[in-house]
Amino acid sequence: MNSSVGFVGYRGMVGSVLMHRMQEEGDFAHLDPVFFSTSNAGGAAPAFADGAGTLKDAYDLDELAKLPIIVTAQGGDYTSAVHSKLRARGWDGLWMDAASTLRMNDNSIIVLDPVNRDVIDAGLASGTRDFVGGNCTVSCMLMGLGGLFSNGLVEWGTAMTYQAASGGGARHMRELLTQFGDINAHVSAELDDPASAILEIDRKVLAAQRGGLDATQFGVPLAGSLIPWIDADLGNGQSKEEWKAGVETNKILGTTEAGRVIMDGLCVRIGAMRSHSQALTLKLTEDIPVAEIEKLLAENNEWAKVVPNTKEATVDALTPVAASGTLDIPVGRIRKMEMGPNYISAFTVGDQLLWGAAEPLRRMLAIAQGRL
Ligand SMILES: NC(=O)C1=CN([C@@H]2O[C@H](COP(=O)(O)OP(=O)(O)OC[C@H]3O[C@@H](n4cnc5c(N)ncnc54)[C@H](OP(=O)(O)O)[C@@H]3O)[C@@H](O)[C@H]2O)C=CC1
Ligand SMILES: N[C@@H](CC(=O)OP(=O)(O)O)C(=O)O
Repeated sequence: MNSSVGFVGYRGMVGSVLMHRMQEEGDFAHLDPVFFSTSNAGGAAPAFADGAGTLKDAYDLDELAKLPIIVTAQGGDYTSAVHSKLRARGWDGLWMDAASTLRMNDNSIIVLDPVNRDVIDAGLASGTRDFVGGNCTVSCMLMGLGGLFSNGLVEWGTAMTYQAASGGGARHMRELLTQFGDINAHVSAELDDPASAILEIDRKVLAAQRGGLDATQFGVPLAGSLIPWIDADLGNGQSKEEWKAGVETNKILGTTEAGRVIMDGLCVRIGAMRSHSQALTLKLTEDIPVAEIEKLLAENNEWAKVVPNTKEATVDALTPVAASGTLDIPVGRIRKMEMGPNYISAFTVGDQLLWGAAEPLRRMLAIAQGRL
């Protein structure tokens, strides 16, 4: 018999990608979905889920508590409002969540099964009930470079990120595009005239960026610029997004205190749409030839795609445009650095709505149901 699964946040950006992937993979044939809404209880459930009936109230604890599994991409505020109340009344079902709220709790597991299936299986066997998707940047990095991290070959690393607008949410993506359009509109007459002076165009663009663009979501213009700070200020010079790189990497890998991998870096928002990129410097625990490193990465999981370190291959395959909308995680620019034979560079790109958010949750649901 199929198990019932509750879905909260199914129509948001992450939820929509999750629903799309579940339809693509035929997952709905293996479960009876119950859809919840925070805004439209009693409305029609989505058309793709035949016979799902009407939307239930996402704050109705009685309805939620009937379900053995709840999957939420509704957001951290929802998790904070509901999860502890459900647990407090004795609900011991499986909670799968895209939000960061529960990630670092001792009794939760961060799910990224191609990298930490052993941690997930051990958690299920020992009664863990909360399974949370990782930070998008961390998940995409570990998918690309899992061959080094999983084999204990990384002593420390820095990740300098180039994160897409989608990380902020749907409205941020729209704002970026509106800004690009407004900038273009400011100089379209000059662009149409091949004889116009580029420095005059540049002056007008800057004037628009400094005064004429709607930056309600990001706070400052992103189009034609960048923002070298993502998420909260921890007060010690580090952003919360940068802090996640270290703590989440180690939690996903299940490292011991002695085996901790030191990870840090700078997180930067750029004007890409939905793929996060990152440039890494890794200090390896041993001097491994580049060809062997590439082999380890390619063999680690079926989605890591090693891109040869040539200009042609890199500009063709190692970009947000190449990676977006696919499950592939291209990883390239792998070479020994001047610092010494144990130091390598790498660059990786991943769709932050797929491996960065929806796909680990979709797979966790399949694992919990014994289908993967
Ligand atoms: N954005 C990202 O890149 C990532 C996000 N996450 C996490 O996932 C969670 C959800 O993020 P995200 O999907 O971006 O959030 P969205 O803002 O896209 O969706 C969240 C909820 O907003 C409500 N909503 C209100 N208006 C609309 C509308 N016009 N269209 C769709 N939904 C609407 C829906 O709830 P209802 O149906 O109840 O009204 C929906 O479930 C967050 O906790 C975030 O931290 C995790 C990884 C990456
Ligand atoms: N902070 C990420 C997106 C995100 O939702 O991350 P997290 O799931 O760790 O809160 C970004 O802005 O790109």
